[in-house]
Amino acid sequence: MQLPNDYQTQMTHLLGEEADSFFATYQEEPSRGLRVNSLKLTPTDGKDRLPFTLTPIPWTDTGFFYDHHKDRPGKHVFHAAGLYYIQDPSAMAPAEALDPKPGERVLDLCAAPGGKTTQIAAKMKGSGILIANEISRERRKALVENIERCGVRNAIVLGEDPRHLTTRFAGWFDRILIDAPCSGEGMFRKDPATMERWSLRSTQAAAELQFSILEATAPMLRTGGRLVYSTCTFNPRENESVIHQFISNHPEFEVVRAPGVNHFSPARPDWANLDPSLNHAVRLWPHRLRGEGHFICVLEKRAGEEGARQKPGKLPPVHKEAAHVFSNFAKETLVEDIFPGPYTLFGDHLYHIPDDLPSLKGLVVERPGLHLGQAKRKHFAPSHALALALKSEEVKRRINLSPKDEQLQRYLRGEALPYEGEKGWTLVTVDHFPLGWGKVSGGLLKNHYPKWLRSEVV
Ligand SMILES: C[S@@+](CC[C@H](N)C(=O)[O-])C[C@H]1O[C@@H](n2cnc3c(N)ncnc32)[C@H](O)[C@@H]1O
Repeated sequence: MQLPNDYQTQMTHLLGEEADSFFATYQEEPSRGLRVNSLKLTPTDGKDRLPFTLTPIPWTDTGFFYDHHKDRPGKHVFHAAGLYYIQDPSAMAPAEALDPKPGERVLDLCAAPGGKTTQIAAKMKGSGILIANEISRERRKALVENIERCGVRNAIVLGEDPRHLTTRFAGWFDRILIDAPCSGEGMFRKDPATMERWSLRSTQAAAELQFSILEATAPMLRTGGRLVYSTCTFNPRENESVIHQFISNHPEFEVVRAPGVNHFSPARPDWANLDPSLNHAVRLWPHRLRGEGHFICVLEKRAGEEGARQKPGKLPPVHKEAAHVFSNFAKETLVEDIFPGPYTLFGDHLYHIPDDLPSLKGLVVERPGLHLGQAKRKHFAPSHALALALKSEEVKRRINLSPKDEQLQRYLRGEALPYEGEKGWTLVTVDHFPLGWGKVSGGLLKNHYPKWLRSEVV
């Protein structure tokens, strides 16, 4: 791997005696990780059921190393069922530091493709409000797909520049994650394309952007709330220096000790002659642990200006007919009334939304809540997102297949299956984990597995 010359000089200068062992990691393969989705199964269940060789990742309860020479978890049907998320082991650390709880209001500001969003959602256990924001329209698609695949019920996906959110959500969030856009030095080994975009100037530009994102975000945190700033770069300009500049402007913010310190290395304020409290932030080094490069800083807001709390906002009213067709579908298909509303309609698409959400008017809204499906005149077509957000026992009709069943392969290819069951919408599950919808009539299960996902799985 040919590293940029300026980068080699920078790291040699910063690391001194340690530089050789650091550079040696570029001759090694990156470790691979997957995180069991605890919205669907416990990590212990995951270790027992997933047909891969898994070794626990020490800094998270749900993460495991896997052997990519032996196992291809991205291709397995359990991936399509959202049982896990493939994620760099180090990238699992920021959401651990954020430590979100059920019932809280959480913002994941730079969210795509959703590794940390789905990890935060699992920790929130479906309770509270998770706002996942991603400025790039292209990247939002993957974010939505991952949120849906993982069965997240309480996420709203926005597509805003952070500056447009500041006053709307003033003082509103209990926790905020800024997994900032960065020069990506920590990812050169895993994603060499990052190197092509790197230059000393790009690190300076990244630092300026990161500072402006922090400034726009700070007012959205309530007093007593927690903000985690993370990057996947080694550059002190984008890490310690940005935080130093930020806390100099905002004395109400304090750097607190990041959890998992024993596994990680302290930050290096000495590299830029900065505030020693920055020592509480951590660095993840590829020559010191099995993962790529990361920086994590936990900030708490002690006092200061409390933004005006926003009143719940009004979303467009839901046409009675749409609520009615969904209610009929729910009565016919679900065991209990688990989605009692409120709802909102985008076109003819119905969403289940949290009831105390501030107004989203004027913002780029990709998903206002859980996509329930499409209300077409007298009929309701349930969404794939709904299938994946359900538990097998929450539906009246289901067909369970095993991963090796030939019928399952046919279902995943989009074929109809012969089936003499009760008529109506039927959840297709693999080992009792929802995979998608089918509709039974006349001795056939008509296939409603999404076209864009067909034949991805082996
Ligand atoms: C490190 S990535 C996020 C990875 C994500 N948190 C995950 O775990 O999957 C940083 C994200 O910031 C977004 N971004 C780029 N410019 C931005 C800006 N000006 N404001 C906010 N986000 C930005 C990028 O599109 C990118 O998706």
